[in-house]
Amino acid sequence: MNQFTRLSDVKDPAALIKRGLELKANPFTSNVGERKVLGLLFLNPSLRTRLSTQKAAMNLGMQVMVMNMNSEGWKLEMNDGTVMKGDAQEHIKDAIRVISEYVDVIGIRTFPGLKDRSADYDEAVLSAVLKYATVPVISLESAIRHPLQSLADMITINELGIQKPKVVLSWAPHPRALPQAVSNSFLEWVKVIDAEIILACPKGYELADEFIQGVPVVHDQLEAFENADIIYGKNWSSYHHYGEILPVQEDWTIDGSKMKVTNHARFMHCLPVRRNVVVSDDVLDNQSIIYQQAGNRTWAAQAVLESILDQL
Ligand SMILES: NCCC[C@H](NC(=O)CCC(=O)O)C(=O)O
Ligand SMILES: NC(=O)OP(=O)(O)O
Repeated sequence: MNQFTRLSDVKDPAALIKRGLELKANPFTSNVGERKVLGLLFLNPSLRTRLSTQKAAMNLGMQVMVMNMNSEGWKLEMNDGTVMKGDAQEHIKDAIRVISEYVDVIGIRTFPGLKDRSADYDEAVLSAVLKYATVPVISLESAIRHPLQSLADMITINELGIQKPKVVLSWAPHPRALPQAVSNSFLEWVKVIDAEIILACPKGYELADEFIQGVPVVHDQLEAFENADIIYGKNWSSYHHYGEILPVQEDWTIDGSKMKVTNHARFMHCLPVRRNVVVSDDVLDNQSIIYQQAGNRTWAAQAVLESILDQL
């Protein structure tokens, strides 16, 4: 693999899921990362992605350097040809080209601005990183996708061993406008496993056409939950009224009473989660597999890094 930013970067996604499971059973089979350096660049906060990717790299023998670009780096100019008389002190072109001198693989996290839909859906920042990096690039969550999360999610669903599970991706409330990345990516990846997928969301929260093609969209949450094996909860802001929080009359918080109509479903969430807003404590503490899911982030990252290192 030359880069890992979306499903189409992966030749054989099923093999990558399988490799993640093998690495979980046997983490120290390869030291392909020895004398190689991973540089993790964060333009936004992270707990799981940061630590699981570092752990994955260390398991492969890599050294890791981490930089919080916003608090520790120069302010970056993203546009070409700008007369840089303003706040931005360094052009992304120079920063990424220089970082490529120091590391063998770059990981980059960059959230969407949620204001300019074309800029976000064109992956303005990630595209610039891909353009200027002279080493392979891994997405640690970009404006519209979170492939490391989705790979870990597919590993987790695979581990449940349910034959053709009914999986519901359900919108849930949140006090802030959040990206669509986790949900877009989940819909992209769930197609590589043998599952039935339904998107449940209030009207106005339908995701972009490119991600919901072939996915039934249901606006009644309880109807969607019936006989589900997996409920994947997530908030996202509106795609069609871009970045907005739309008024919703019904209560979409996922709780124990709603889980009762499912087939003893397990609850999944990428975390961090706002308890008792997105989902109730009782569901998180008794019916969820959130820690297994977060744990699997390591094996997803390790399978991806191994595949990229194999090409170096
Ligand atoms: N990396 C996983 C999720 C990251 C982000 N969540 C957040 O920003 C939550 C922030 C808050 O709860 O205020 C998202 O939804 O894409
Ligand atoms: N799920 C996830 O990506 O978590 P972090 O934002 O904490 O990395």
